[in-house]
Amino acid sequence: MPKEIYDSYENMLFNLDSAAKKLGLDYDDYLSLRYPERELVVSIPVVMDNNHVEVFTGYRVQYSSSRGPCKGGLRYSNDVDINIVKTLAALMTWKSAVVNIPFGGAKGAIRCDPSHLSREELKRITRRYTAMILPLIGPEKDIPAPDINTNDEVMGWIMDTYSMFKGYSVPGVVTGKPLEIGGTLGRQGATGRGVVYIINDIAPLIGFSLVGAKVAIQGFGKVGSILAQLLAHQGSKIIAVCDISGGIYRESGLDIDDLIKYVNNNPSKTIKGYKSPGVTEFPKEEIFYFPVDLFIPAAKENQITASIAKKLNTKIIAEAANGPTLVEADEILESRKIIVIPDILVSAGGLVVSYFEWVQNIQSLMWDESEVNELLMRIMKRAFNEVWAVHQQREVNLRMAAYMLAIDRVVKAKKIRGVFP
Ligand SMILES: NC(=O)c1ccc[n+]([C@@H]2O[C@H](COP(=O)([O-])OP(=O)(O)OC[C@H]3O[C@@H](n4cnc5c(N)ncnc54)[C@H](O)[C@@H]3O)[C@@H](O)[C@H]2O)c1
Repeated sequence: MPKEIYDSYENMLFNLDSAAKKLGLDYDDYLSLRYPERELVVSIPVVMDNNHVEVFTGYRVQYSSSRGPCKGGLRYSNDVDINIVKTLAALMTWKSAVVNIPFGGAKGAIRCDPSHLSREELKRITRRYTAMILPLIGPEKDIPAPDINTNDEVMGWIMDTYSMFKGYSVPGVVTGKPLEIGGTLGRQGATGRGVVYIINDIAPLIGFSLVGAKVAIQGFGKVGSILAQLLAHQGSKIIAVCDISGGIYRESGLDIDDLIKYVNNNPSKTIKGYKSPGVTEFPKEEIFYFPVDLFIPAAKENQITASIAKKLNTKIIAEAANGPTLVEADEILESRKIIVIPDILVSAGGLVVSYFEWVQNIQSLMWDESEVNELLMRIMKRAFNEVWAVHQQREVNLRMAAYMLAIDRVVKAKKIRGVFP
């Protein structure tokens, strides 16, 4: 029984070490995977709208480039530090390896609360941050993408800032950009779509059907809202959702299309104030306790603790968020026979379509949306089948199977390249 681990990096290391042990790896072969390759902390002075200067802290961590350029999102939140950025960068490394695309892993963040910043302030923060991490990023080095509280517009500012320094347009420096400047069709919603593809893959193997399934979702942002919509369109009943502002419930299932329209028009971009017949409100912390068939964390890391794992009333958890489940919770969920589809597999859709965007950028090509979606489905299915095979052959849970697949691939790449010098 592992000790209670609340440190997200320790949590990730526990999974890494366990997978390495199961794979029978030599410590020398995987030791360097316990450390990020590079960590940068920057101070970002910005002239605010009131003409005073404020200084924000930014991070960029490149965890591994063994399998290709580093790749990972950029997050704006007051709730970040170097530790969480390191963890998320490691998870990106494993995620790229699980879906077997030629990227390493990275993550970035700026400690700020975007809900208290004007658009112009956000733009200045983004541009200065980009300038400060400029030596580290680029299409061959490290390619940021949207994450919590960042979007295509922010990616556009990064692309422009980088391009101004270079003196020519470099669309491949970021993914998740607006279409007009080299974004790809199908990127928005790709993570949610990938989650639904994987649930459809696993369903027949575990005797589960999405039609009529009761679902609760934590987080109603870029990922949570789209997957809610796709699941509802497939016949699931989304009975409860919550975001930072609170939760809403309807026994017969929420009208997700209507809710998305409401959130998009709500200045706070939250579900706060949503009214519809039969809909009741609840405190967001209660999202875990509804009796459902499928629970989807789609908000942030470290949400499913041991005490929550004891009370969760679901058959399946699909981890759309990165790192939502703590190690000690994993053990409890396993003993309760709750199936956990791990983040590094199920939430890889955005990463895969980011890869397509990068490929289109460096080849100056533009793919159809159907091409993007078909190839996404194929890559997600391949990854699912590979994880499922390890799960069956090695008799390990799906998280361990995904980690084993990923670590094996990264270690092989490292061994082929050797330790420099
Ligand atoms: N954007 C992507 O392509 C992508 C890809 C893979 C994984 N992820 C992960 O998915 C998660 C969500 O990312 P996103 O891009 O949708 O971000 P987002 O900023 O668009 O949405 C985040 C949502 O979570 C809600 N939230 C935040 N704190 C909460 C709390 N304490 N309780 C309940 N709800 C809370 C917010 O209100 C919002 O609805 C993150 O863990 C992110 O790392 C995102």
